[in-house]
Amino acid sequence: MNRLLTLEIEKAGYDEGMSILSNVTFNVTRGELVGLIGPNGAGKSTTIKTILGMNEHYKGTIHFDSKREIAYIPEKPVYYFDMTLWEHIELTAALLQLEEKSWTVKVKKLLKTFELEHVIHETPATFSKGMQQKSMLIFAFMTNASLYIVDEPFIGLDPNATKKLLLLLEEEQKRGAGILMSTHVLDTAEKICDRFVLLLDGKIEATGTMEEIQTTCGLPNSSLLDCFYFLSNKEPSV
Ligand SMILES: Nc1ncnc2c1ncn2[C@@H]1O[C@H](COP(=O)(O)OP(=O)(O)OP(=O)(O)O)[C@@H](O)[C@H]1O
Repeated sequence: MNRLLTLEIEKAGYDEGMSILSNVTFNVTRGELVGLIGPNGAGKSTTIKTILGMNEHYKGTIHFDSKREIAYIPEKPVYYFDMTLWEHIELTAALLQLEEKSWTVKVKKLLKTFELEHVIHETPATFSKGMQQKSMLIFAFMTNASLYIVDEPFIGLDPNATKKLLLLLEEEQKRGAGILMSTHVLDTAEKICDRFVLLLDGKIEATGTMEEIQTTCGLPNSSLLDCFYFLSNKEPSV
């Protein structure tokens, strides 16, 4: 079924108690964009960290497809302070042993898309927030990964860059890549995600397509924001 990620977290947390996530189970298949949403503190980042192997305190299974080509775009850009943008790009290519012919073409296109051609010999540490975010997008998308894990990608991007990112995500999906995206920008998520996983207090409160989420909430034709508001404010069932 072309599954790129199959996640079955029984429980996870930051110590032996593993009390943050409970029964978080979902998958991402080829060509699919899955939105991971939920209020502050719901467990989205914990889920992502656990998937990425950055959290050892979990019980359950995490399966990737055989290629294991994963690119992670963190919410906060991370750089080496004394390296230029171009040196970061070259380092990424070298570490991942990317084929030169294909990465150079893609990087050229990405630098043009995100209007960073004029600063390739400058260090990202001196860039604006949006330029830093765009650089992270370039490092990720130049890899032609089969699975992208993207943590809140829209913050800091101007409307042009946001639109370009949306087009890029679409292009990557058409290529067959799967995307797991955590975001609070629900009007955009509603438009672009194929499915949603809505976390609340470390558990999956609702999951499925927009229509399935609406059905779960008993709110046909409502927006994702309305469904989110309903689910996160309803009285807990006893
Ligand atoms: N390093 C940590 N050590 C201990 N507890 C943590 C740590 N990081 C997060 N938590 C706790 O785990 C819970 C889930 O946090 P997490 O960062 O996964 O939420 P989130 O859904 O990503 O929130 P946000 O939308 O605010 O980014 C919170 O109660 C938080 O306090």
